[in-house]
Order: sequence, then structure tokens, then C-alpha cells
Amino acid sequence: MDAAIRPRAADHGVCKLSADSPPSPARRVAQAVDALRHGWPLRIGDAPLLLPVETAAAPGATSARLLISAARAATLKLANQREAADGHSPVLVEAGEPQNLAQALAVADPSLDLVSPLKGPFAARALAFAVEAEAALELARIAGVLPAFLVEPAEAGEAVMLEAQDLAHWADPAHLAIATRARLPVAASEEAEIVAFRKPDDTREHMALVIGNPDYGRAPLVRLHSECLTGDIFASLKCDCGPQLQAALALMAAEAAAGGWGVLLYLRQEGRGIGLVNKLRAYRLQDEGFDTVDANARLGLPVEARDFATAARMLELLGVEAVRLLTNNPAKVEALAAAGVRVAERVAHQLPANPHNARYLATKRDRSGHLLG
Ligand SMILES: Nc1nc2c(ncn2[C@@H]2O[C@H](COP(=O)(O)OP(=O)(O)OP(=O)(O)O)[C@@H](O)[C@H]2O)c(=O)[nH]1
Ligand SMILES: [Zn+2]
Repeated sequence: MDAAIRPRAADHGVCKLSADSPPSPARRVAQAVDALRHGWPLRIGDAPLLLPVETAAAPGATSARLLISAARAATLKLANQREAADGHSPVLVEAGEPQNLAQALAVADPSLDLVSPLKGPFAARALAFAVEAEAALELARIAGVLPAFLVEPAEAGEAVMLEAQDLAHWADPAHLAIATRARLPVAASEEAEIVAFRKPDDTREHMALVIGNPDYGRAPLVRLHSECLTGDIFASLKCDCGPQLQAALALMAAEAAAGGWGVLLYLRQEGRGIGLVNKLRAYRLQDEGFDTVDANARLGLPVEARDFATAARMLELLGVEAVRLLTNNPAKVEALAAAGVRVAERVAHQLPANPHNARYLATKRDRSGHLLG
């Protein structure tokens, strides 16, 4: 067996389901994320039961209380200034009468504001379960659903149980391992190998493309590419992802031809970590005039939720200690350095703008700190 393909250790967050061995924290998070995608409710610690508004598989569920983001509450004129400063923080609101799922969805989804009128009035209420509520919104982000829940609704169905602290165990990149690797000639280079990574409690499969012959004494040209289905597959003009991906592969191929090598990490964190469907909701808001930063914020989602520690762990598993990093984003350099990867050089990676992505690139430069000319 290839030495780099490590057998999975027995304790990697997977344990037997039996009365004397309860699910591990990482497993409980995996089950909670799965529950949110299926529309099943969560019971986090002692907090009230929370049913995800977007996906709820409980047609008869109603509740007058909703857990939403501070950003959304601010749009409803409900959040105080301190809460609104962190739009991702949770706010408990109460409607004048119980809301069914269709009514709750209008409260939850800002990208529907122009098509579904809101049924008020709503009032903000003191939140007695802030830690659990924060965990619920973070789980919604991970699951790629709207950060909004009906609180303790009737007819919600059986809940999946977890603790707010479980999230820290799930996020640990140490659980990542190489699942397999294979030769993969690609258009940019015939000398390429694909390496697949898996984590037992996370179904996302990150990939690396290694171009040229690894020379561990020499820092490879490295690109951290975050998944962008619209840009990578459909060649969307709204962002610069597709051209950046192709240009990175071409640069690595040239590097390999000159005796060096390159590593492209394909990270499954769509939309800077908010998921494809929420990114498309952000696109709807962008069509209403919000820029890429404000659109995420208005959805009650972080502007940047990517996990670059996972990228560092992938490099570690590939035996890469130092990199020449293709990026315009200083935050990527800092995140890799913080995770123990030496960034020997930052190599600018700016591609020509087009009429559809010019504002997006200007926003990256002006609001997200990207080094773009
Ligand atoms: N939420 C959101 N995500 C977007 C938008 N446009 C692109 N993305 C996502 O942004 C990610 C691409 O970012 P990167 O190419 O790594 O760019 P970067 O971090 O800005 O920096 P560079 O390394 O300089 O390219 C992908 O996951 C895209 O899906 C948008 O308008 N909204
Ligand atoms: Zn893109």
C-alpha cells in the first residue's frame, strides 16, 4: 500500500451506537448538519427545540417565536445596535400570532423580500439560550441552509440532540486523512496526480492536484482554490474563480516543465463557506444592488467562513512545509502561516476583469483587503 494512504484510526470521531457508548461530539455535529438538510429539528443542550425554517419536514409546524440572525432582525427593525454590529449573532423574535412555515420563510429569507410581504408585527425578546442559539446559526451555515429556526414549534417531529461545545470537535482538521491518490493527466499537464482527502464526520471530500514531480526540498507553487460551481463549471462571469483556476494550473505546468512543481488544493467550501444555495441567494441580493460583502451580511451569514486550517492539514499530509502562494488575499497568507505552513513568497494572481465581475473585484479590493491593482 502507498505509504501516504493512511489507514483510518479507530477513534476518528466514529464510534459504535450502543447504550454504553454514546455518539462522539463530532458524530453528533455530523448528525445535526444532516438533520438540518433533512428538515429535522435540533435539541441543543437544554435550549428549546429548534426547527430549520427553510427545510422543515413538518408541514403543520407553527410557532410565534423565531430565532433569526441579528442582520435579519435589523432589516425587520428589531435588533439593537450592539447586536446589529455582528449580523451573524442570534436574535429571538416573537410574532403577534403563530407563524406557519410559509410565513416563517418570508421572515427568514431576505432574498424573497421583493416577492413575499412580511406578516408583522414582531418584537425582540430576551435570549436565554445564547450559546446554543449561536451554535444553531453556525450549524445552519455549515449545512448551507438559511440561518432561521422556529422555536419549540408544535408538531416538529423527533429532534437530533447535541451540545453547543460539540462544534469544536467537528472542526478539528487533525481528523483529515488521505483516502486515495491516482495519476490524472489534465489538459494543463500530463504529469499530474489527484489526491483525495476525507474526514470521517464530514462528507465533503477535498482534493489536491499535484503537478510535476514533488521535490520536497523546494517550495511548490500552491493555490488554495475554494469551490465555485458557477465559476468552475459554468464559467460564470460574476466572479474570477474560473480564470484563476485555469491560470493557476497553467502556471504550475510551466513550473513543472522547469523542474519545479505545483499543488492546487480544491477546497469544498462554496461561496466562501456559506454553501451554493446561500451564495445564489446572495447573488439575488447583488442583483438588487448589494455588493458581495453586504449580500452575505444581509443573509445573516459571515462574509468569510472558510477554514484554511484544513488546507494547511492537506499540505502537511502531502509533505509540503513551505509554499509559494498564488493569491491576492493577505488573509490566506496569514491563515496558512498561523497553521504552521511557511509562506516563502506570495505570488500575485490577478486576472483581467469583465463587465460582470468588475464591481465584485473592486469590492474585494476596497472592503476585503485584497491586493488588487
Ligand atoms: N458568498 C459569496 N461567495 C462568492 C461570491 N463570489 C465568489 N464567491 C466564492 O468565493 C470563493 C473564491 O474565492 P477565492 O478565489 O479563493 O478568492 P479570494 O479568497 O478572494 O482570494 P484570491 O486567492 O486572491 O483569489 C469561492 O468559494 C466562490 O464560490 C459571492 O458573491 N458571494
Ligand atoms: Zn466564483
